[in-house]
Amino acid sequence: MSRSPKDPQRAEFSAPTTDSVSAVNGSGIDHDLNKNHLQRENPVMAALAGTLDRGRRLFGRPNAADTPTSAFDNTPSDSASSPPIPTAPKMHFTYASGSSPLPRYTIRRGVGIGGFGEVYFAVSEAGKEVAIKRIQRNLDVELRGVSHCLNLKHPNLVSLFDVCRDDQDQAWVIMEYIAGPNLREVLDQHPQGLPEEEVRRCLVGLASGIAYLHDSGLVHRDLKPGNVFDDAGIIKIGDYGLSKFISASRRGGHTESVGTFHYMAPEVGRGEYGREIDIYALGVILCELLTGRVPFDGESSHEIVMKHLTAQPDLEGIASPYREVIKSALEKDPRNRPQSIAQMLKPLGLQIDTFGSGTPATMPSSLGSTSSPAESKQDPILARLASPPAAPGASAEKPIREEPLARAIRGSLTDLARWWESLESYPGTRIAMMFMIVALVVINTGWLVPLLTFVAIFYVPYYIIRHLVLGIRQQPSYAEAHQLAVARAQIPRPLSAGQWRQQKRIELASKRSLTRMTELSGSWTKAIFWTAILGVVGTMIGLRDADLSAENIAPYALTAVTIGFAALALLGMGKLWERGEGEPLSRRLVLAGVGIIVGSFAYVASEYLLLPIGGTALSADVADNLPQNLYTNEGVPRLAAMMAHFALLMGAVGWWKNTDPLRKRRLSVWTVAVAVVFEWAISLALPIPQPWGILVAGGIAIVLQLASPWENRHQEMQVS
Ligand SMILES: Nc1ncnc2c1ncn2[C@@H]1O[C@H](COP(=O)(O)OP(=O)(O)OP(=O)(O)O)[C@@H](O)[C@H]1O
Repeated sequence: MSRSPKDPQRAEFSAPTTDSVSAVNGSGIDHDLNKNHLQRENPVMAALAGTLDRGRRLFGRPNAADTPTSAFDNTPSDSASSPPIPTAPKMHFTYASGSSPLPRYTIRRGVGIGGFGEVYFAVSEAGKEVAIKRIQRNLDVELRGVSHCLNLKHPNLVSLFDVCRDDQDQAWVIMEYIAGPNLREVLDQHPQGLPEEEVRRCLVGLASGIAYLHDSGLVHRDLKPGNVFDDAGIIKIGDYGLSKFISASRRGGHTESVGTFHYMAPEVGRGEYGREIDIYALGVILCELLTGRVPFDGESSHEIVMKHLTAQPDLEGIASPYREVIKSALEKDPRNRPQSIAQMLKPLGLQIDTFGSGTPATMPSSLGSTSSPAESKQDPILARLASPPAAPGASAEKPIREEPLARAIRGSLTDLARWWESLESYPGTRIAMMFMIVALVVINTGWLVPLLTFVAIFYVPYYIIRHLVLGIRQQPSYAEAHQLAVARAQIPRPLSAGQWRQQKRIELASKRSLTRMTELSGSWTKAIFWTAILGVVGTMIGLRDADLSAENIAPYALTAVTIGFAALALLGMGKLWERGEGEPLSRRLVLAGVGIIVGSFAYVASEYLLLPIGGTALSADVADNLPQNLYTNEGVPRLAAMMAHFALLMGAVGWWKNTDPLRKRRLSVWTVAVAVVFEWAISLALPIPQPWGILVAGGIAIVLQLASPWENRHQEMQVS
């Protein structure tokens, strides 16, 4: 096993002894003294110091008593027929070439010795080349749940074939043999780091594998370059899942830490093992890939741990946006880190594959956000529920992949945002650019608005149909639904607010399309009912001292019709989106398209009802300053102005939150107020008659909430 000599932790593992207490801190200082000192200063450090003790004992080589008599050096014995292996320091393995400690497998040679045990290159009776890993005798292997790991399938994960016991009841992991080097070896040969292209290649592979693990409810816990292989150009992550089923002495009560100190997140010392620890480790690895050095290094393990807990990483010389990505991944507080791998890599514009299909795809944001890592780590069953594995027999509820056009737009906007941020060093540039952009948009409204209308008219129906079709294709089978129900029953009660939301979201996602359509038609009926009620009440209040003539009623009718039309459209979109928390930017883009349609509808309806909209509402001085291509000389908004206004209103307000069955309250006054304030603010730039606009915005928010289904968490909790 090759480890960098500059690393005290690695040095310890490569030359393990059973009694070298002071070797852990590398400084010769008595370890217990150090631990007492740390305990006074920092309880977390003390916990980690205790971990060092246990880790040293656990990672130590088996005692002589454990070791069978035949031992051999790591010299390739039959290299003619076997894949090449990198040269490694001389190591003493328990089993010799040609021996068969495990029925049906013959050992060819030792590959390396790690914290869990020895790894051998072996062949099966039928000639299948595999790597077999002997789990050290002092580690209890919990075989329950192993099948979950064994059935994971992803091109960026080293395949696990089986876990067996030999006749001495010793556990062995049988896995895919990787002939290529691990990243530790690659990095040792590149002390200045790898070229950017290489870094990105490694990162995509790593991120895809980890995201898939997370989506399958697993946290790797031991990410480090030594566990990542380059298999003829394909990055493969190994050692995943081991920490999950090696129990008792290794991780009893979550008090033992796993992992290598350079890559270990600060909260590991507190026994926290959420996804964020993998995100942290990925940040460290990214830094090392780029620069050849880890962000927190030191003379001793204690120094490294202390830096993880307190120091800011030195990211000098790392270019943007890598610097920002690493910085956020290395936040001390896990809640401040990106909450998913996709979120972490977003600024880099990398595409990752989380489906195990081998086809790169953008990480679906819905999954990343449906399950809060903080909750997943408290409740592994819930984590699994949130992201069921794609393994055979397992529930295969997958998120709908992001629509390609929305993805392209989101990518371009991300690039634009990055460029925008890069302007900060030139004061005033942003303001000047802002004016230019606004001027360009206003000057070009003549052709921009028809173009956007054209796109919206085709895109919105396409988007809806695509979602419906993909949604139908992804209906869970009866067996999958049953499996979900059984797993759900195992979740301890009462659920926290987050857990409840997570569980409900899964139920919403697994709903059948017919149920969804039935619910939608119910919501539409209610929306029409509530719109009519609001219309009547509004008219009665507004016309309490006036004649109920058609001319007077017409503006109220127009308000109600616009509210009703917008509510129907938004309820439809909300139904499509209720299955996940969603990607706000793409939702806003789609809603802007809906807004164009609503604006056109309101304009056409006003013409049809012979009510020149705003003819009396916009004051003369406002009308004078309005662009001619958007407003008439009298200040009446033209079609383009109505489209643009409603596009902004729909895109700016998170309307899907009004229709989300998991919203906090059935009817939130705050949400209504937000819609009204946005309408008012938009009206400052692109006026429409007021209070007509405000009534429409507020009315839509009220009708949406009253018409959408609502899950009352508190009531449900009381019942259960
Ligand atoms: N599937 C595999 N194919 C080829 N080599 C492997 C495979 N798995 C592990 N190795 C090699 O075997 C050696 C020991 O690996 P192992 O995973 O046991 O230890 P480690 O990762 O170095 O430490 P730890 O177990 O503490 O994480 C390493 O050099 C590793 O590169």
